[in-house]
Amino acid sequence: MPLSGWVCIVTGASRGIGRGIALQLSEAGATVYITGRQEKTLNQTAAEVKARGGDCLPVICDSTNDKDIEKLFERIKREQNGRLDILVNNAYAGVQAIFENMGKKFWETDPCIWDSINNTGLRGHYFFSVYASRLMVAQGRGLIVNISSMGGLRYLFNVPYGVGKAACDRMAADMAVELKSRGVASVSLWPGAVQTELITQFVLEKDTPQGVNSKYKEMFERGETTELSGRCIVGLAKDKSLMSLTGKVLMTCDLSRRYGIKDVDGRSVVDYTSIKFLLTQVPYLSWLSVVVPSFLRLPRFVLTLASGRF
Ligand SMILES: NC(=O)c1ccc[n+]([C@@H]2O[C@H](COP(=O)([O-])OP(=O)(O)OC[C@H]3O[C@@H](n4cnc5c(N)ncnc54)[C@H](O)[C@@H]3O)[C@@H](O)[C@H]2O)c1
Repeated sequence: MPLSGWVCIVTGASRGIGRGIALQLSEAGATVYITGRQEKTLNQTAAEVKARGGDCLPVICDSTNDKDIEKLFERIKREQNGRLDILVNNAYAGVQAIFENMGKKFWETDPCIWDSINNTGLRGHYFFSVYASRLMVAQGRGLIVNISSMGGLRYLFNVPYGVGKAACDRMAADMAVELKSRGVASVSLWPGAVQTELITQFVLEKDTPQGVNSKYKEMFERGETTELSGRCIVGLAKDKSLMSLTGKVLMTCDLSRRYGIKDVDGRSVVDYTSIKFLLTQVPYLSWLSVVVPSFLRLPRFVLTLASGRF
């Protein structure tokens, strides 16, 4: 039980990636506070954790409600003597809005989509990080993980989506500057395409998903389970070189390789930075992928250049 005795928070754990992370952290022995807005679905995750022998405390806590967040941390201070080892900022309220507005330009879309995407998934993460850091700095250790995505690098889906993801990455990097000397690590985690319940509903179960081209659909068909990110976070939490990674964007495909992790269903993880994979995405060049060895990967500085900012 690598995380036995550890105390963790996973926000937005009633479904999707948050639920998968909660399952993996508790399976590793941690006590996990899981947040969400609806008692029924939160309790379903808690029941699943308990059925696997884990320990998890469901807490109704809306990430857009500052008082709810403050109350959760007061509770943890009381119940755990101020101990908090891992915060996973995962809650997200934008998936439905993204799919319902797919293909529209930003000026054609109700501007309130900004709030759906970024109030929970960015502002909420900042509030959680402030309160978590107060506990972690006091104990001189801890790990904060922002769940972000490749949309932080360059345009994906819509404008508020990419802005939110770039801000999550930057938040992790800038918090790391202030937290490093206090022994607390802060990183951004990019899962690949993940087969969540909503992705199944909006993409995988549709013959021609609205605004989603066949390449996206293919990507999700080969996607990760919701638990792979959790496995990667367990590996990261026990990594002796954790502080050398603080402030960075980490990808589940890289962490899986670093820790020798397979997905929970036994599949190997798609490596989005391997030249072999990238060639399959380029029409007329995909045949080359057959002859290119899978260990050849894009150097990370090329990814920085791909952001096209300068
Ligand atoms: N699904 C993918 O393929 C994928 C890939 C890469 C990154 N991501 C990122 O992972 C994160 C989670 O995405 P997901 O696909 O699991 O989303 P999801 O919609 O399936 O799950 C989001 C969770 O957050 C909860 N939530 C929503 N609003 C909340 C609020 N106000 N307070 C508390 N909880 C709230 C929901 O109830 C749900 O449990 C997002 O940042 C997303 O961009 C997803």
